[in-house]
Amino acid sequence: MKHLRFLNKYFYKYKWWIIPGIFFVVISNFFGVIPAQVIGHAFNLITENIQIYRLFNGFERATVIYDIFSYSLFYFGMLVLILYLLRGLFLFFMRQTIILMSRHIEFDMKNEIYAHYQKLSLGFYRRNNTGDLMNRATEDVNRVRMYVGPAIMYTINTAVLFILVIYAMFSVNVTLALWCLLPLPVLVLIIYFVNTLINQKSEQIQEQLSKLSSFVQERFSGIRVIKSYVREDYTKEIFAAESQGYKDNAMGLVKVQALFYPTMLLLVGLSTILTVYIGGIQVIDGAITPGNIAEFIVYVNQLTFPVTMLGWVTTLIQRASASQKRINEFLQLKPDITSKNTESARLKGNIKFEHVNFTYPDTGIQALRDVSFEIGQGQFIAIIGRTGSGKSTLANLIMRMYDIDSGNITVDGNPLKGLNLNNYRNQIGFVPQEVFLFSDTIKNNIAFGLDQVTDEEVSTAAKNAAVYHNIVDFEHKFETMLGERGITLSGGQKQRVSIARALIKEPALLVFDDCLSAVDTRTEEEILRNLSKIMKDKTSILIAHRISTIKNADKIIVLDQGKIIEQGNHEQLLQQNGAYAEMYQNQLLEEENQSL
Ligand SMILES: Nc1ncnc2c1ncn2[C@@H]1O[C@H](COP(=O)(O)OP(=O)(O)OP(=O)(O)O)[C@@H](O)[C@H]1O
Repeated sequence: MKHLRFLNKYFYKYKWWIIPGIFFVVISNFFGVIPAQVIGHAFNLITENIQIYRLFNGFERATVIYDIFSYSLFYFGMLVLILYLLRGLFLFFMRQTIILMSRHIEFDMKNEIYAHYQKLSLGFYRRNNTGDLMNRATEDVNRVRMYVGPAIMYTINTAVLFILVIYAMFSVNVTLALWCLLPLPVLVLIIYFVNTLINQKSEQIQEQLSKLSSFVQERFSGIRVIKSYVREDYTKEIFAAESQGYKDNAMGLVKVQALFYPTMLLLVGLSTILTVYIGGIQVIDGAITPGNIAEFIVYVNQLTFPVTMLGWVTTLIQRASASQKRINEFLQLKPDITSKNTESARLKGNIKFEHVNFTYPDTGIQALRDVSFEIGQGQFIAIIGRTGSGKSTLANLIMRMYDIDSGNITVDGNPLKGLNLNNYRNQIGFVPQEVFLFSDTIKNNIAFGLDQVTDEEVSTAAKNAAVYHNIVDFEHKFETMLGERGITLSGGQKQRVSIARALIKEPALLVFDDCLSAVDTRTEEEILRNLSKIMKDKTSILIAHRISTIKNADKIIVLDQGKIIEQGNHEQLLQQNGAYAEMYQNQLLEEENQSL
């Protein structure tokens, strides 16, 4: 329960929803209890008047008595109707305040969680899977909403109704009240136990369902592999086995529910029988009127629904508490990468690494060891090395996606850690190795980094990334939808769209992480020619595997197992006759073999 304390700030914020809400609950229950008394009076009226009517049976007076009798009955009927209408009206207001407040809280919470997630660093996203993150922002928030809305509303409602009904019962007749209420504690206990059982079963079903949907999602994403290996029947069997588990659990739940409702009705019936029996004795004794029995029957039935709700509400609160605990775990996480600086500075593009060591915090893999190099403003720098040598890690550190273990990284003479991070990243055009395009139009994907862009800017960026002709060949050109709702681009087209996304920002520093790997050599040359014009006097860092891509670089850094083993320009490195020269020779041989 202590986890739910987090929500108090929202209750305070929406106090002008919850206070009137409580008021409406009280009023609506008030109008819910009075009709029982009116029905009691009406009942007495019937019993008394029927006797009088029978006395005058056959006399002229009988019609007069009949008229008065029907008029009074009509009057009571109308009164009950009006009271129930008023109850309905206040129930409407109650929902309009409390349930509406819960929707406001849900909205605020989702926004708070989303905004917080975005602040957390890459390491956080590696440690937690996307499904879990999504669940906390959707399913868990939904469960908490059930607490701030329905659970609170029904708790207040039940409490108020109980007080009013029990007061009304005891003020009529203590003995009858006690007998009537006797089965209720048993009902509460049964409901509590059955609810816990239903809850456990529902959780199991929920788990099974999410397993089933992850299975389906994964298999449909990999449908190409399934088809090419002709594994449809095999996959179908696994699906059927998973489905069977879900079906068994669901049937178990149906059984519990099927037993629950008759038991509940039995106990309510018992209460009614007790009311009639004990009430009858009290009437004979002259302690109460027959109308009181009718009144009590209405009370008993009025209490049934809130009592049933009590079990449900307990479950809601337990679930909300568990969900809020999960939400709090993430909300209390502090972002690893923070920057307090708010000054905006123009990025010149001087970058210096001094004895930098870096270990990935979650895996403990030391990706960079004692790395030192310097990039001058306006230089074209290339990073090359075998797979896993630490090239992408270097790019990530320049972007300050992670902080280093030891050493120094300075940008334009200032420590990277002290810079205004948003301002710094805003001036960099970064193209990651794993291209990611959103399910949106090509235009919006290219314009992603900017708030406002013109069509001309988008076209120019596409031309510079050598993807313009591909785009205009599509039927909807720049308005073509990508991703699940649209077309699928080829690997090379995707890379070039993401290059256009970086170029449209007119960045002061460009970081390309092996993003020309799926582009043919001619297109690559075209992009590099464009880059040399656009990035004139600006720094560019290119990570590549092909030496042809980088041989014109001012400086080439060769990495191996997280260490810089060579650095210099193409000619200098060839002269050194080391790893770079060997790589060059191998690639030349490969090209010759291909041309044969
Ligand atoms: N996010 C990460 N968390 C933990 N370890 C990582 C992460 N990214 C990379 N590594 C590890 O760090 C080392 C360097 O990886 P990195 O991606 O920098 O190599 P790379 O030179 O870019 O390789 P490639 O050319 O294949 O892209 C590898 O051993 C890799 O397993």
